[in-house]
Amino acid sequence: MARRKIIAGNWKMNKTPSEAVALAVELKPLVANEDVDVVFCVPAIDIVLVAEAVKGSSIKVGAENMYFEESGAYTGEISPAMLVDAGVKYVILGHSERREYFGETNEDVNKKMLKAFEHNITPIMCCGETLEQREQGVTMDFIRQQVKVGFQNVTADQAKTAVIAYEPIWAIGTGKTATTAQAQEVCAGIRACIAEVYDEATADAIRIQYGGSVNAATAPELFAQPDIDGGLVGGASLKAEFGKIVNYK
Ligand SMILES: O=C[C@H](O)COP(=O)(O)O
Repeated sequence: MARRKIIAGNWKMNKTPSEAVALAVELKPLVANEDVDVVFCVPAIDIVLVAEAVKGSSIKVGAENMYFEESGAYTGEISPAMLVDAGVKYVILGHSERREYFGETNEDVNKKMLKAFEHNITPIMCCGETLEQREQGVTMDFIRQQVKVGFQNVTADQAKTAVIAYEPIWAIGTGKTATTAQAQEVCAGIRACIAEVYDEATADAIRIQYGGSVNAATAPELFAQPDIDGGLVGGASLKAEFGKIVNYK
């Protein structure tokens, strides 16, 4: 099956509202590519303005996190309905930075996944091993657990629309991209895990991104791999280089 590529920028905690608008306006013409789904995942406070700035293009806006309750006394959190109303189509869930600094567990990620589907927001669920786990030879065991728990009670039809981002923690923001072979091997392993949990049709439909120091030089080879359906890009998504990454061919 030919899966449509999806290339998302994760702006992380960068860009004030006015800076975000300027960046969105700068990137808008550069990321034009009809063959690729392009998503800007931006800080919550920038969402409304960025959604406005990219109007008239095919760029979609994503959030970097979301809470799993509908509303109520959860000071500081943002609900799925708030994101939908602001124009959000995608949400990054379980990024390693949220797991590491904010204590998010696989169970939290699962609750958020279920909520995102309920509100028709497409989750980009992150998974990935530490350097220690890679050296211990438990990379796939760890990732399979993240994926299996993250997708608990998610139906096959929902899973078919989901995005999984494989991000080896040791490659994030370090300038150390995983080799193409390493990235392809794990993405193929994730697809096999989805086939086991669901079926071949679901595994064939789900999109799996690679993330971790992706840049304009590494993107073409990474995105040409059979099981890599695009990228989740951090640092390079804040620069004009993101246009080159989206137009990697
Ligand atoms: O979500 C994006 C990743 O954490 C990758 O970040 P990076 O491209 O700066 O390494």
